[in-house]
Amino acid sequence: MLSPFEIKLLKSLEKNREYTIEDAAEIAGMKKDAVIKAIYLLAEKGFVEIEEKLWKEYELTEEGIKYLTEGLPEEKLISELRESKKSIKELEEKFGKRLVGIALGNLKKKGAIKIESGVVELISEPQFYEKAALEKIYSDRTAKLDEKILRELKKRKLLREEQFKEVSFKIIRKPDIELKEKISDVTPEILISGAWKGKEFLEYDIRIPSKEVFTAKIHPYERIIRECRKIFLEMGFTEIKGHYIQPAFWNFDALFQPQDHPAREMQDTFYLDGYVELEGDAVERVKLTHEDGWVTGSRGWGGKWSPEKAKQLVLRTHTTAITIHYLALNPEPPVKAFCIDRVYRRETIDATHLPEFDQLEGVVLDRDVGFTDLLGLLREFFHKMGFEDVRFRPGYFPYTEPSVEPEVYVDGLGWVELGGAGIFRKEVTEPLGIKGKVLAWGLGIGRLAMLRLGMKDLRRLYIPDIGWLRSLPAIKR
Ligand SMILES: N[C@@H](Cc1ccccc1)C(=O)O
Repeated sequence: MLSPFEIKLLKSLEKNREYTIEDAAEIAGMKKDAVIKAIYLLAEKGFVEIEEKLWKEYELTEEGIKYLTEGLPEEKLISELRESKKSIKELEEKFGKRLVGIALGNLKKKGAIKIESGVVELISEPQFYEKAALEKIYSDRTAKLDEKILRELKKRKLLREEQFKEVSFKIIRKPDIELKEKISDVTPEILISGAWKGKEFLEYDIRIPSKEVFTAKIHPYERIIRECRKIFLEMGFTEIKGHYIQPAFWNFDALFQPQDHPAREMQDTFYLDGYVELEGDAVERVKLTHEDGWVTGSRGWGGKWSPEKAKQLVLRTHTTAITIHYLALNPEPPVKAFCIDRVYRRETIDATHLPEFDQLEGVVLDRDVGFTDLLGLLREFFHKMGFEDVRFRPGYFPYTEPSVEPEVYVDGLGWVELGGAGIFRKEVTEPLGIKGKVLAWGLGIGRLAMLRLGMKDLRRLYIPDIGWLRSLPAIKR
C-alpha cells in the first residue's frame, strides 16, 4: 500500500538517479518533511535506496580565533623565557594569572620547561603545531586533522565540532501497478466537483503513530463538585443557591453567633462598604434571643444587640448563611436542601488556605430526626465519595448542639478533618419559626478534592497548570 506522497514521489522522479531531499522536494512539489517520510517508507518496501553521508565540520571558538590572531598563551610566554628564567610571579604580573596558568600547563606537557621553586626555565624549543591546526580549520571547515591534535584542541575548547548528515536517494524500482493517486482528504470541493469519481481512496494506515491528542475535559475539581451534587440529589435533596454578599444578620446573627464573636472581626471577615435595612418579626425575635433568650428557655448572650452590626454587608464566610435563610423561608418540615458554593475568609494564602474556597452545606429539617441520623447521613456521603473510615470528634459551633467535626482516614495522612456538623440550637430555629429539628453540616470540598486527587497544594486547583491537568485521566476514576 502506497501513500499519496509515496506515489507522488515515484511519479515525479526518475529511476536510478540520485536526488537530494531538497531537489526531490522541489521537483515533486512536496514539503521536505513529506519527502523524508516517503523515502523511508519506500526504502522499506524496496523501491528506494537511501544513502546517508555523515561528516564533521569544525569551527573555531572565540578563544580559538583569539589565539590564532594574538598567538597562543604559551607562545607569548616562550618569547619571554627565551631571554632568561622568569619567576611565575613576574610572569603573572605581566600576562595575568589565567594566561600563565594555561601556558605553563601546556609547555610542561611538551617538556619545554622546568619549574623549580617558582622559577620557570626554558629547556627545549617546543613545536606549536596547534597554531597550524587552528589556521587550517580557519580556512577550511572540513579540513582533516590529526586525531590527537583534534582531541587536544577540543579539550582546550578552541574549536567546536559539528556533525552533518546528508541524505540522498535513488529510486531503484518502480511498482508495476499503475501509480494512481489516491484521495486522502475528502473535502467538500472534491465532493461538489465530482473529482472523486473513478479515484481511489487512501486506506488508513493504523500503524503510523499519530500526534498525541489532549481532549477537552471537565476540570477535576468541577468533577468532584458534580460528584457531591449527584450524591445529594440522589438522596432526595434540593440544591439551593444564594448571594455571595450577605448582611451580617444571615451570616452570623441568625445563627446565634454573638456580636462580639472573634470570627466576626475584621481580620477574619471581609466587610463591604454598605448595609441593608433589616426588618420583620424574625429580626426582632433574633434580637430578643441574643439579648435574653426570648422564649427559647436560653439566657441569650446578654447585653444590647446592635442592629447596626447586623446590617453590615459581608462576603459570606460560610454557606450556612444560605441554608439558614432558606429554612427561614421554608420553615415547615420536611426540608432537605444543600448548597455547594464559594465562601470567603481573610486567610493568608498558603498550601492549605485560600481566601476563597468552596463549601458543601446541607440541612435536613424534620420532626423526627436526631443526632444518629446526622452521623449516618454524613457517613453515607463520605462512603459514596470513596472514604471508608469515617469518625466524628466533638466540636463547637455557636449554632449547633451537639456539634461534631467529621473526619476521614487517609492512608499516609491519618485522620483528616473535613468540616463541621450538628443540630441547630433552638436559639437558631425558634426565632425564625422553623418547626422541627435541623441537622446541619458544612464541609470543605477543597480539602476533599485534595485528598481525592492526592494533591499537596490547594492552590493547584485554581491555577492553569496544564501539565498536571493533562496528566489526569479524562474519565473519572
Ligand atoms: N459553618 C461551619 C460548618 C458547620 C455548618 C453547619 C453546622 C455546623 C458546622 C464552618 O464553616 O466551619
